Amino acid sequence: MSKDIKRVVVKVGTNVLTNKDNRILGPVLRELVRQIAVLHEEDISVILVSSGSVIAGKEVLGDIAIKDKSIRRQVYSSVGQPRMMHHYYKTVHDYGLRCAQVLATKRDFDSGKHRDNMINCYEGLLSEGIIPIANEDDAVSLTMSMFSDNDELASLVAELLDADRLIILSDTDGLYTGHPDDDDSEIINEVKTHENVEKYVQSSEKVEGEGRGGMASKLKVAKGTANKDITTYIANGKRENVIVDIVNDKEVGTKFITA
Ligand SMILES: Nc1ncnc2c1ncn2[C@@H]1O[C@H](COP(=O)(O)OP(=O)(O)O)[C@@H](O)[C@H]1O
Ligand SMILES: N[C@@H](CCC(=O)OP(=O)(O)O)C(=O)O
Repeated sequence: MSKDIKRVVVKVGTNVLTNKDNRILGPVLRELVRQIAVLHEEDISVILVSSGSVIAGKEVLGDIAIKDKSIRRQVYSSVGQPRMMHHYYKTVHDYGLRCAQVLATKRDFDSGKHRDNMINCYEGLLSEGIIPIANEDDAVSLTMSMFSDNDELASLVAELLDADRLIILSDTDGLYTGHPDDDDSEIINEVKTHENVEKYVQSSEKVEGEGRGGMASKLKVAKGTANKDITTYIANGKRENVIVDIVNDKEVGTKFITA
């Protein structure tokens, strides 16, 4: 393992944690936790930013009568978040580790007291060897206090904690020169932050709960974080050993570095 890596923020998107029928995938979650345990043994702390609460709520509640989009998100996430944590808590415990839930809204990153509180909470958990599992507090974050998506939350956490790497795990192997399913598209291994790669972004047809981000927002976040000297990756969360391989500097996914 690279000796200069001590802290890694890993963000895992809804699409990684679910199958095409929007059901939570236990084996994927387990493989993520296994890798966190491998890094833990090497004294590398992982802060996990996990999406999935809305889809986990939908899996339980199915269709609901509420029409208002914001209230639907509040209801689904409130039911789904403890469900996600139940999965994580059990799996992390199976690996002999401990985890904690840290929910936040954008206001918690405002400079001053809010930000200091956030730092104290994360640093406290990390100092006890506890794995923080973060998500947006979707039950209370509305309009002004909302993150654009969890990619933004992950980036803010990486900056807050002075992380050595940010790894954004999605359902694609990285950034492609076109649609990932097109035969002509090629993966881009490395992006320098001044390069115009936004032209490669394809439109998406996601429905409610299947994540908020999209590739455009991922690129913005990846470039912004890399510009703060935190090397950032977009990689496939369903690929075995992906986090450990990235920490070992293997050529995996798309790496974003400052020019
Ligand atoms: N040029 C591109 N290269 C790779 N993926 C792309 C590209 N353009 C659009 N995408 C889409 O971006 C999606 C990943 O972003 P997103 O849906 O936000 O994932 P997540 O739920 O993991 O946050 C992929 O499923 C892929 O179809
Ligand atoms: N906070 C929401 C996810 C929002 C989000 O950014 O989703 P994604 O684009 O899949 O990372 C949830 O837990 O369902």
